[in-house]
Amino acid sequence: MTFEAVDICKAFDGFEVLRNVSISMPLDGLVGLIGPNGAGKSTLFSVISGFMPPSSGHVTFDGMSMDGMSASARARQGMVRTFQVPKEFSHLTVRENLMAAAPGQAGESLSGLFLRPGLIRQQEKALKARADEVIAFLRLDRVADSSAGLLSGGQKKLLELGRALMVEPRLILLDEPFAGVNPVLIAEIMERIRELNGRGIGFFIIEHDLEALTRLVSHLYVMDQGAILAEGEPAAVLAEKAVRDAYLGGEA
Ligand SMILES: Nc1ncnc2c1ncn2[C@@H]1O[C@H](COP(=O)(O)OP(=O)(O)OP(=O)(O)O)[C@@H](O)[C@H]1O
Repeated sequence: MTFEAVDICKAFDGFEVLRNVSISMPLDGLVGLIGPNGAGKSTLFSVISGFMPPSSGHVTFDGMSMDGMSASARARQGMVRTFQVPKEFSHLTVRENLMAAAPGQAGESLSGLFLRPGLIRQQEKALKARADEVIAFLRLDRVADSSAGLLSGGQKKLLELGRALMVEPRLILLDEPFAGVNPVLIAEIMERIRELNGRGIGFFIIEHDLEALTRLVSHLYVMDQGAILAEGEPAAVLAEKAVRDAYLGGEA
């Protein structure tokens, strides 16, 4: 069971941001993606998660082609992404944010709302139970009924992970889960990721905090100027001269 992106290209107004990027990972793997600012990492996430069409290239998930699928269709198949800047609804509570993240609710359409009120009540009960499970797992109990806008930066990252978990994913793409998060909460987020990975959920993680990332992942990809520069076991990859030159400015 693998996730594969093959020869992904993406251009904005003729400017090539992704040049034949290929990734392959086990669906239950823990894989990192690093690279200097502007290397194309977030664009790669947007393309493989269906938020942006590629100029060319293919994505397969457990042997199934995802080419042309919307982001929500990909999420229903089990692949979901988080964003660098958390996308919570700040006026809703943490629990409401989680409930709103689950896909395919009957109440989403007007016909569902008017024709199937019983079904909606039943779905809402199940959603609330699922949200409460996620809240307990992420230790967000104390803020479950607070407005999401009032959370700390680290708690917002946890909520972002929680919103991904509501989709019951098989593979989560995390965009900078540790950015702006204090060390205690980083350790906690890492622990939750490890626990989820132990249950078979795969992670593909963009992160600038190399120290934290290399403690977490078993395989690392490095991007520079829209292309994959290196991949492999993290310590070996970080020792490569080309990587040090590109990513660390050659000073390491
Ligand atoms: N929607 C867009 N339209 C035009 N150019 C874009 C768009 N999105 C990204 N780019 C450009 O694509 C390049 C790659 O950006 P991207 O955000 O993917 O890099 P990144 O590696 O994630 O960087 P960072 O680590 O700073 O987040 C940059 O030059 C950026 O300006």
